[in-house]
Amino acid sequence: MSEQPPAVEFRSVTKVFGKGADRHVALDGIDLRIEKGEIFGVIGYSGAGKSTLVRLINALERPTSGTIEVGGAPITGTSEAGVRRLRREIGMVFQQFNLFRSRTAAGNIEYPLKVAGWKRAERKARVAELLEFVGLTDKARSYPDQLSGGQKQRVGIARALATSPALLLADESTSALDPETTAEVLRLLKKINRELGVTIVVITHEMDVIRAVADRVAVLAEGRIVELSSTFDVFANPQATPTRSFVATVLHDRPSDTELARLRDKHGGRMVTVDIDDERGLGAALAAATRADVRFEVVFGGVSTLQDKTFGSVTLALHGSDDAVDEVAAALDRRERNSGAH
Ligand SMILES: Nc1ncnc2c1ncn2[C@@H]1O[C@H](COP(=O)(O)OP(=O)(O)OP(=O)(O)O)[C@@H](O)[C@H]1O
Repeated sequence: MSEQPPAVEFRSVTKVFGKGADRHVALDGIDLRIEKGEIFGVIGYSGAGKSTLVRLINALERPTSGTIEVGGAPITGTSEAGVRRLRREIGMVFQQFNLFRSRTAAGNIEYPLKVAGWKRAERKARVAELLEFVGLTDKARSYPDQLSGGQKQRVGIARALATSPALLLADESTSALDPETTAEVLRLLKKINRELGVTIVVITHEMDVIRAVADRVAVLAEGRIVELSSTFDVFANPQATPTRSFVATVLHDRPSDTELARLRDKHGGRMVTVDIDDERGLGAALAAATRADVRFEVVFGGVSTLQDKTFGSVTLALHGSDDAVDEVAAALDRRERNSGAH
């Protein structure tokens, strides 16, 4: 049996804008494989190259060097007709919805079907099905100005799905929405992935969005992928500096340097931060501390669950003789890759 081609594959892709003094490398040597059926997150700060990456996938931009394949077919060097075929396989969801204000919800969803040459009766049936899928049957005749932000985005998503694309690109699709509406739209993206088998690429600068939907995530910084891993690993064990900053915006289980100084003043003793996970028992290490006559206070911490697994960390103040504290701190340190004595 031949291996399934990935949904998207980038090989050594570089994108340079401008020339001479205006030359700017927006993407620099990107190797990326997004599998069919996954929700893949791309996170980065403003200017990291996220939109450029999306525009390369749907051939709105061409790479300066390297190759890109979508669904196993090369898109670099394809004809205009080839690009049009490719775009039919890709749905786009935008931050600002991009709906026609002069068309109803149903009219907006119908538009790509008209462009694709569908017959009227088939269009009507498909629009009804899509409205039901996104929970907006009762808003079919409403105009965008009569809809809330979340409803507008659901129309945008239904429109993107109209011609049954295999791949959906969601570029900052929730950035204009409040947290509750964001959660609702993200639930819809998950439903599309699970029920329709659509591969979804979610572009965002918000780690909460990644946490809520992504199976895997690539962290983009200054045009390079600095980390690529399962969402759980990125949260539980972030490696690159930008990844750590993103994770810190969502998880507050580790004290900042200022908090640590305050805790040290307040509690005294030796501060140690230890990771918690399902496999390794913190309890055993602490029982050993008690046996060594080292007293501990839990002074900071937090535990989270993600993809049904538990992770987090606690910061302890250890009190006892220097030798015993050294030994316990070292034992705690050995337990975990990430723990640190401060
Ligand atoms: N058409 C263009 N011409 C020149 N420079 C560009 C062009 N498009 C993007 N860039 C530059 O490439 C870099 C990456 O831009 P890109 O829009 O991909 O980043 P981003 O991560 O999507 O940022 P944001 O979240 O602000 O949209 C930026 O420095 C940007 O100024």
